[in-house]
Amino acid sequence: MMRIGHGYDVHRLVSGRRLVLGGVEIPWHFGLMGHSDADVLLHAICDAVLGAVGEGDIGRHFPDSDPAYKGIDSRKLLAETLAIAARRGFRVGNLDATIIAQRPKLAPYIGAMVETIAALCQVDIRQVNIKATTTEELGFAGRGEGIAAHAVVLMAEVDIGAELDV
Ligand SMILES: Nc1ccn([C@@H]2O[C@H](COP(=O)(O)O)[C@@H](O)[C@H]2O)c(=O)n1
Ligand SMILES: C[C@@]1(CO)OP(=O)(O)OP(=O)(O)OC[C@H]1O
Repeated sequence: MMRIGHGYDVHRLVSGRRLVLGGVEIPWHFGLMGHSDADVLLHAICDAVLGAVGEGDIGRHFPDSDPAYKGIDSRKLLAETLAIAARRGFRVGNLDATIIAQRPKLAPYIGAMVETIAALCQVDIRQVNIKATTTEELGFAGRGEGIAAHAVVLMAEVDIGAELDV
Protein backbone atom coordinates (compact mmCIF):
# COMPACT_ATOMS: atom_id res chain seq x y z
CA MET A 1 0.00 0.00 0.00
CA MET A 2 1.13 3.57 -0.65
CA ARG A 3 0.12 6.58 1.43
CA ILE A 4 0.56 10.25 0.58
CA GLY A 5 1.27 13.08 3.03
CA HIS A 6 1.66 16.84 2.84
CA GLY A 7 3.55 19.24 5.12
CA TYR A 8 3.80 23.02 5.32
CA ASP A 9 5.85 25.16 7.70
CA VAL A 10 6.92 28.79 8.10
CA HIS A 11 9.65 30.36 10.22
CA ARG A 12 10.48 34.03 10.74
CA LEU A 13 13.80 35.45 9.51
CA VAL A 14 15.78 37.32 12.16
CA SER A 15 19.33 38.49 12.70
CA GLY A 16 21.59 36.55 15.06
CA ARG A 17 20.38 33.06 14.06
CA ARG A 18 21.80 30.47 11.66
CA LEU A 19 20.03 29.69 8.40
CA VAL A 20 19.70 25.90 8.13
CA LEU A 21 17.64 24.40 5.32
CA GLY A 22 17.44 20.69 4.56
CA GLY A 23 20.17 20.05 7.12
CA VAL A 24 22.56 22.39 5.26
CA GLU A 25 23.88 25.58 6.85
CA ILE A 26 23.67 28.49 4.41
CA PRO A 27 25.81 31.61 4.87
CA TRP A 28 23.40 34.53 5.23
CA HIS A 29 23.09 37.54 7.52
CA PHE A 30 19.67 36.38 8.71
CA GLY A 31 18.57 33.03 10.11
CA LEU A 32 15.32 31.35 11.07
CA MET A 33 13.74 31.79 14.50
CA GLY A 34 12.43 28.72 16.31
CA HIS A 35 12.62 26.46 19.36
CA SER A 36 14.76 24.01 17.34
CA ASP A 37 17.30 24.95 14.67
CA ALA A 38 14.18 26.08 12.75
CA ASP A 39 14.94 24.05 9.63
CA VAL A 40 11.65 24.85 7.92
CA LEU A 41 12.26 22.38 5.08
CA LEU A 42 12.91 19.40 7.35
CA HIS A 43 9.90 20.36 9.45
CA ALA A 44 7.65 20.33 6.39
CA ILE A 45 9.06 16.92 5.44
CA CYS A 46 8.46 15.61 8.99
CA ASP A 47 4.84 16.78 8.80
CA ALA A 48 4.40 15.14 5.39
CA VAL A 49 5.75 11.81 6.69
CA LEU A 50 3.63 11.98 9.84
CA GLY A 51 0.57 12.90 7.79
CA ALA A 52 1.08 9.99 5.42
CA VAL A 53 1.17 7.44 8.24
CA GLY A 54 -1.66 9.03 10.27
CA GLU A 55 0.57 10.21 13.12
CA GLY A 56 -0.57 13.82 13.47
CA ASP A 57 2.13 16.47 13.24
CA ILE A 58 5.57 17.55 14.41
CA GLY A 59 4.28 19.55 17.38
CA ARG A 60 2.48 16.48 18.74
CA HIS A 61 5.66 14.40 18.78
CA PHE A 62 8.24 17.12 19.56
CA PRO A 63 6.43 19.89 21.48
CA ASP A 64 8.08 23.31 21.54
CA SER A 65 7.33 23.46 25.28
CA ASP A 66 9.81 20.59 25.85
CA PRO A 67 13.36 21.79 26.67
CA ALA A 68 14.68 18.54 25.16
CA TYR A 69 14.07 20.04 21.71
CA LYS A 70 15.60 23.47 22.38
CA GLY A 71 18.13 24.14 19.63
CA ILE A 72 17.84 20.58 18.36
CA ASP A 73 19.24 19.66 14.97
CA SER A 74 16.15 18.95 12.86
CA ARG A 75 17.96 16.06 11.16
CA LYS A 76 17.39 14.28 14.48
CA LEU A 77 13.68 15.13 14.33
CA LEU A 78 13.42 13.73 10.80
CA ALA A 79 15.33 10.58 11.82
CA GLU A 80 12.92 10.06 14.73
CA THR A 81 9.94 10.79 12.48
CA LEU A 82 11.12 8.17 9.98
CA ALA A 83 11.51 5.71 12.87
CA ILE A 84 7.86 6.38 13.82
CA ALA A 85 6.84 5.66 10.20
CA ALA A 86 9.00 2.52 10.14
CA ARG A 87 7.27 1.23 13.28
CA ARG A 88 4.01 1.60 11.36
CA GLY A 89 5.56 -0.37 8.48
CA PHE A 90 6.27 2.48 6.05
CA ARG A 91 9.36 3.91 4.36
CA VAL A 92 9.84 6.80 1.96
CA GLY A 93 8.93 6.05 -1.66
CA ASN A 94 9.70 9.51 -2.98
CA LEU A 95 9.39 13.06 -1.79
CA ASP A 96 9.10 16.47 -3.41
CA ALA A 97 9.42 19.80 -1.62
CA THR A 98 9.46 23.52 -2.38
CA ILE A 99 11.22 26.19 -0.33
CA ILE A 100 9.64 29.64 -0.66
CA ALA A 101 12.35 32.23 -0.10
CA GLN A 102 12.93 35.56 -1.79
CA ARG A 103 16.60 35.44 -0.74
CA PRO A 104 19.23 34.06 -0.52
CA LYS A 105 19.77 32.22 -3.80
CA LEU A 106 19.39 28.58 -2.80
CA ALA A 107 20.27 26.80 -6.05
CA PRO A 108 23.92 26.27 -5.02
CA TYR A 109 22.79 24.38 -1.90
CA ILE A 110 20.00 22.21 -3.31
CA GLY A 111 22.31 19.29 -4.17
CA ALA A 112 23.65 19.11 -0.62
CA MET A 113 20.08 19.24 0.76
CA VAL A 114 19.02 16.37 -1.53
CA GLU A 115 22.00 14.27 -0.44
CA THR A 116 21.36 14.98 3.25
CA ILE A 117 17.66 14.15 3.03
CA ALA A 118 18.16 11.04 0.87
CA ALA A 119 20.72 9.73 3.36
CA LEU A 120 18.34 10.28 6.28
CA CYS A 121 15.50 8.59 4.37
CA GLN A 122 17.83 5.79 3.21
CA VAL A 123 16.75 6.25 -0.40
CA ASP A 124 18.50 7.06 -3.65
CA ILE A 125 18.92 10.78 -4.42
CA ARG A 126 16.59 10.28 -7.42
CA GLN A 127 13.76 9.72 -4.93
CA VAL A 128 14.22 13.19 -3.41
CA ASN A 129 13.43 16.44 -5.25
CA ILE A 130 13.92 19.85 -3.66
CA LYS A 131 12.96 23.11 -5.36
CA ALA A 132 13.14 26.79 -4.46
CA THR A 133 11.00 29.67 -5.59
CA THR A 134 10.66 33.34 -4.80
CA THR A 135 7.25 34.97 -4.58
CA GLU A 136 8.30 37.85 -6.85
CA GLU A 137 8.61 40.04 -3.70
CA LEU A 138 4.95 39.49 -2.77
CA GLY A 139 3.76 38.61 0.73
CA PHE A 140 5.77 37.78 3.86
CA ALA A 141 8.29 35.63 2.00
CA GLY A 142 8.68 38.25 -0.71
CA ARG A 143 9.37 40.92 1.91
CA GLY A 144 12.05 38.70 3.46
CA GLU A 145 10.14 38.35 6.73
CA GLY A 146 10.23 34.57 6.67
CA ILE A 147 10.79 31.39 4.72
CA ALA A 148 8.13 28.74 4.04
CA ALA A 149 8.33 25.18 2.77
CA HIS A 150 5.86 22.69 1.35
CA ALA A 151 6.56 18.96 1.13
CA VAL A 152 4.70 16.03 -0.37
CA VAL A 153 5.79 12.49 0.36
CA LEU A 154 4.68 9.10 -0.88
CA MET A 155 5.26 6.45 1.78
CA ALA A 156 5.53 2.81 0.70
CA GLU A 157 4.49 -0.08 2.92
CA VAL A 158 7.47 -2.26 3.69
CA ASP A 159 7.04 -5.80 2.41
CA ILE A 160 8.67 -7.80 5.23
CA GLY A 161 9.09 -10.83 2.95
CA ALA A 162 10.86 -8.78 0.32
CA GLU A 163 13.04 -7.09 2.96
CA LEU A 164 14.14 -10.51 4.26
CA ASP A 165 14.42 -11.82 0.68
CA VAL A 166 12.15 -14.84 1.41
N1 LIG B 1 15.55 31.52 -3.00
C1 LIG B 1 15.57 31.04 -4.26
C2 LIG B 1 14.49 31.17 -5.12
C3 LIG B 1 14.58 30.70 -6.40
N2 LIG B 1 15.72 30.08 -6.81
C4 LIG B 1 15.85 29.59 -8.20
O1 LIG B 1 15.46 30.60 -9.12
C5 LIG B 1 14.47 30.10 -10.02
C6 LIG B 1 13.48 31.17 -10.39
O2 LIG B 1 12.75 31.56 -9.24
P1 LIG B 1 11.32 32.27 -9.44
O3 LIG B 1 10.80 32.51 -8.08
O4 LIG B 1 11.61 33.51 -10.20
O5 LIG B 1 10.47 31.31 -10.20
C7 LIG B 1 13.84 28.92 -9.30
O6 LIG B 1 13.29 27.98 -10.19
C8 LIG B 1 15.03 28.37 -8.53
O7 LIG B 1 15.79 27.52 -9.36
C9 LIG B 1 16.77 29.96 -5.96
O8 LIG B 1 17.83 29.40 -6.30
N3 LIG B 1 16.68 30.44 -4.68
C1 LIG C 1 10.29 21.71 15.75
C2 LIG C 1 9.77 22.18 17.06
C3 LIG C 1 10.53 21.40 18.15
O1 LIG C 1 10.11 21.68 19.41
O2 LIG C 1 10.03 23.56 17.31
P1 LIG C 1 10.21 24.81 16.29
O3 LIG C 1 11.64 24.98 15.89
O4 LIG C 1 9.63 26.03 16.92
O5 LIG C 1 9.46 24.47 14.93
P2 LIG C 1 7.92 24.38 14.50
O6 LIG C 1 7.91 24.21 13.03
O7 LIG C 1 7.18 25.53 15.03
O8 LIG C 1 7.44 22.97 15.10
C4 LIG C 1 7.27 22.78 16.50
C5 LIG C 1 8.25 21.92 17.22
O9 LIG C 1 7.96 20.56 16.96
